[in-house]
Amino acid sequence: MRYISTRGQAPALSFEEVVLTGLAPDGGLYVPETYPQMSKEEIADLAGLPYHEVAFRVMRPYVGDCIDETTLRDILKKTYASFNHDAVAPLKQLDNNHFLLELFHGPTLAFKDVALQLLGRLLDHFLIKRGERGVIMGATSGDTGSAAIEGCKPCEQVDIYILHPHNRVSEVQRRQMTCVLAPNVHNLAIEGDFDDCQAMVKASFGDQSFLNGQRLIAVNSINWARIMAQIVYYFTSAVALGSPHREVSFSVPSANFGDVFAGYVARKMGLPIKQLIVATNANDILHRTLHSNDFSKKKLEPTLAPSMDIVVSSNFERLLFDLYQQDGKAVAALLEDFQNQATQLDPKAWSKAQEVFASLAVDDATILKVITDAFKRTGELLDPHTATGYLAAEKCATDSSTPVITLATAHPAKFEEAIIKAGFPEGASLPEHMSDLLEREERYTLLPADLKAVQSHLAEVQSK
Ligand SMILES: Cc1ncc(COP(=O)(O)O)c(C=O)c1O
Ligand SMILES: N[C@@H](CCOP(=O)(O)O)C(=O)O
Repeated sequence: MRYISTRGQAPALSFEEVVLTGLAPDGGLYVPETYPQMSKEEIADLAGLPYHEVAFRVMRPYVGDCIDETTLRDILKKTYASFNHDAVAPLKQLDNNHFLLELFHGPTLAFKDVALQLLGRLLDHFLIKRGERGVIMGATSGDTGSAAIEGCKPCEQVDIYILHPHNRVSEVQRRQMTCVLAPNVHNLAIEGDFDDCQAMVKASFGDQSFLNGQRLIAVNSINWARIMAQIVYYFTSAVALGSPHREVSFSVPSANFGDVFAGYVARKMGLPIKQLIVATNANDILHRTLHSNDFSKKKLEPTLAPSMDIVVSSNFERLLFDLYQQDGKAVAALLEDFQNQATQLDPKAWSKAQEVFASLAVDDATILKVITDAFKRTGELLDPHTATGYLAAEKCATDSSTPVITLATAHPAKFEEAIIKAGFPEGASLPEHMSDLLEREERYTLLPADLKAVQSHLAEVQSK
């Protein structure tokens, strides 16, 4: 399997090289040259297998001969043993045809663990094999940061720098990062928003001279391994509901578009997905683009679903590349336009997206109402991100006979403010291993949203 850039101007790489990189040198994201296919029989055979074995069968073609079968199986077994639920991603029935896929049973209580527990191990494997060290630089709106730290902190080959927007993540989210005092973990609180953090990370991949030749590695979903790992739970959950003999739809709380893009890839691989419903908070660019072909930026607004406070959505580029039939030049031109002005997708590309995507934007007041109402109806306390997905599933599903699976992307205990405002004054309790989180010592460095300041800080710490 070779990986090519969505901007069409970078050399193709192997899986190993892609995992150890970030953005392509032309500024694009890596995608597989072609998507592997799974036959109906192969999909049906996934029924009843343990999660790690489904992961092996889904990921094998993407990994190719970069890791031998025994080692890959071993890595996957260890990865998913770190979850607190035997099923890893259990499916709950909410009502007749609406299901909840709980993706928050990993160590940091968000869906990011599914991929980042694996990525940490993959990095360890490749870097040890090569006898190399690497510097990880990641941006977080709250969940990727802790999941990346948790996934990579045992990895002695890396130093990890996570940029989070100062005062714009929840207290639990911040502490899950800043209370990790391991010497190779560095938290940078940036005086800006998530888009500022992500832009600085991407710019650093573009010009790595500040690192004096050290290898820079991505843990955000620009790293293909993140997407690859997230494809798996679309298969496990659809098969549990009768696929490949039955279509299913998914409703996905979305922002950087990595999670729902993994669903799109599962569909391209042969999983019979009818609809992919994209749910956003008030930062509604994905909804405006998919619904009305309005691909224009608006100012980023802080919301009660802070992890989805994103305007410039990385993985939308991977979708565009597919919709534009792998025309990297056209994708690059569209994205350049987008940086400068309001723009639109080519009508043919947009109508292809219409065949599978539906969308909804959910404002803060509605998020609170959904949390309250869903609890009354189903007994489930949804986190504010999952609440957007829940409502989108109810509003956008076109066919009442097709089951809809809403992805529960985080545990409610991470978002106390929303849960209290929704009428649950006690909040939701943190699991035992985090019960003293609010008393632990914190460590982070406050920096302006300025690329030179961030890069100088990194260079200084790395030179010690
Ligand atoms: C809890 C939660 N839900 C949903 C999302 C959106 O996922 P994605 O960025 O893959 O679209 C994120 C992060 O972006 C998140 O942390
Ligand atoms: N919501 C994310 C934002 C970063 O997204 P990623 O999937 O590209 O890592 C977060 O919680 O940090």
